[in-house]
Amino acid sequence: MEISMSNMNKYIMSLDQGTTSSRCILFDKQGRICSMAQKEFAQIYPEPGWVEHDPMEIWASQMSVVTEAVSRIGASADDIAALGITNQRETTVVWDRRTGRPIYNAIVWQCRRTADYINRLKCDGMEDYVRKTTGLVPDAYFSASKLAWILDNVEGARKDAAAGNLLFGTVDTWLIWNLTKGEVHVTDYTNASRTMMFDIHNLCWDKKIIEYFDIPEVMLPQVKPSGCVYGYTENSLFGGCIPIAGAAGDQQAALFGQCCFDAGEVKNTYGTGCFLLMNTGDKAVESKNGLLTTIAAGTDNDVQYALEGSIFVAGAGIQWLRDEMNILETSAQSEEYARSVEDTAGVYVVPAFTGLGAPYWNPYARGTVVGITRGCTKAHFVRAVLESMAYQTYDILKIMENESGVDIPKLKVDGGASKNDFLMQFQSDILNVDVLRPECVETTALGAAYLAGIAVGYWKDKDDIRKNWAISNTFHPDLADAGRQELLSGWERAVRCALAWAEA
Ligand SMILES: Nc1ncnc2c1ncn2[C@@H]1O[C@H](COP(=O)(O)OP(=O)(O)O)[C@@H](O)[C@H]1O
Ligand SMILES: O=P(O)(O)OC[C@H](O)CO
Repeated sequence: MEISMSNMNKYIMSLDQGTTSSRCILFDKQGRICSMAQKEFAQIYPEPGWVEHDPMEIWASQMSVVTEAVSRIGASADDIAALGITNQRETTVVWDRRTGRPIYNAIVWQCRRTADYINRLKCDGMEDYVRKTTGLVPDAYFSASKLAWILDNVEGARKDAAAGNLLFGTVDTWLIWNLTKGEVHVTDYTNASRTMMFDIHNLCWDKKIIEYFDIPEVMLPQVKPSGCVYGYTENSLFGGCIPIAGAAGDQQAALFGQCCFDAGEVKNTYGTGCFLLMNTGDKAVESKNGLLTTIAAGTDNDVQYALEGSIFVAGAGIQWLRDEMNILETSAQSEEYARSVEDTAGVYVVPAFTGLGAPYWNPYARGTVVGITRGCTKAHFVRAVLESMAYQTYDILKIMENESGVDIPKLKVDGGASKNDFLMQFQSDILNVDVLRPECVETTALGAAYLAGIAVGYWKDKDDIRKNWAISNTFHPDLADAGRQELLSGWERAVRCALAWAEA
């Protein structure tokens, strides 16, 4: 195998496989974007509350943006020191190792089809065990019940899996397997920690949970640190072998990309969903109020942990206004509408399209709009959807402060919707803290690049990359306390309405 290391100083390639699009970004030593390509792909909704992706389309879209990003600057495999992958987490792919073909569509993290599996698990007295072992609140969000559903519903799947013919993977695993043409079946600690099958304390697949779901261990990938050489891209794909040296779930990658390396450091990523993570160092802090304990990205086996608040619908609400409601032409337009009115005229939107995540964990809640009067316009409605991201973040941040005992005086933000200045100002107003937006909001991809780059020596260590982090904008709070409390109390009532709907 010929591995090009001679001219390895130019770029690190990052593949960012998100919920709605695949991206490829080439970064330089200063963490600057040198080339980027992005492609949206199809969201499949076979039934209300179900969400799927076609794994072949994920792979094809990812490869097409690689080609585009590379050719834009005339780069070749020789120019790329290493490749890092970051991905939508929990989304579950099962494929046949003999053909390389998925046996079912990828079941996406947002999909609620296995809510009953989780009810059963709770009735079977497994809740506490799962909580303690995996750090997660048992929910259909995570991979375990999705994998069990595929094995239960695709004819012959369980038998084939037991015979060692089927492989399970989250999207990182699926991409690495394809990039190495079936040579490497692997995942990293961060992605494994989202499957609800992984013991986050002993760093191994948990036998009791996989037995409970009747999942053959042989189909599970090997688990490694986020920053290490997993394998090399197969020669024909890039015209050279590039080390695949980083993989991390997108939210943990963003935490790394924001240089939140020390306990107490926090970031919030506004993408399809919104995910607030706090690094808790080598302590796996257990939440009593619906936050998750998860593994943070790192480059060795001594893992660090994070506390996470997961919001299922954030930017996806804006995308819904654009694609399903045809209220917007572009996501960015939401800012113009929001600014064209003084407030939402009392309207609240609780975008519980796929249930509510932290801190409520209610899979049956559904989207709810309250407070509509005759004067409500499109602009008020759009503004209410934007504001819902900030309110959901508030709910989580307050719990995180209580549980960690850490005061959060400022919030680092990133992700697609963090480009919205109106939203960032409103976020600062509602939280009453400074909101810091870095120059590079593609922090997820940057985190994966850093992990891969450190693993191959492109960057020396964390200190070497810390100096790349720079603020672009700081949003300072500018709302009187009484106004804030009034808005928040309306939000609390709106959430109660969404939960009441679920009870019925
Ligand atoms: N200016 C904007 N204002 C509000 N939402 C936005 C804006 N730009 C993008 N978004 C939303 O952000 C999301 C895309 O962000 P991204 O970080 O690419 O998400 P993902 O990685 O989940 O695919 C989409 O849901 C989109 O609607
Ligand atoms: O696609 P994103 O960026 O919203 O991230 C999805 C999360 O990883 C789901 O846990």
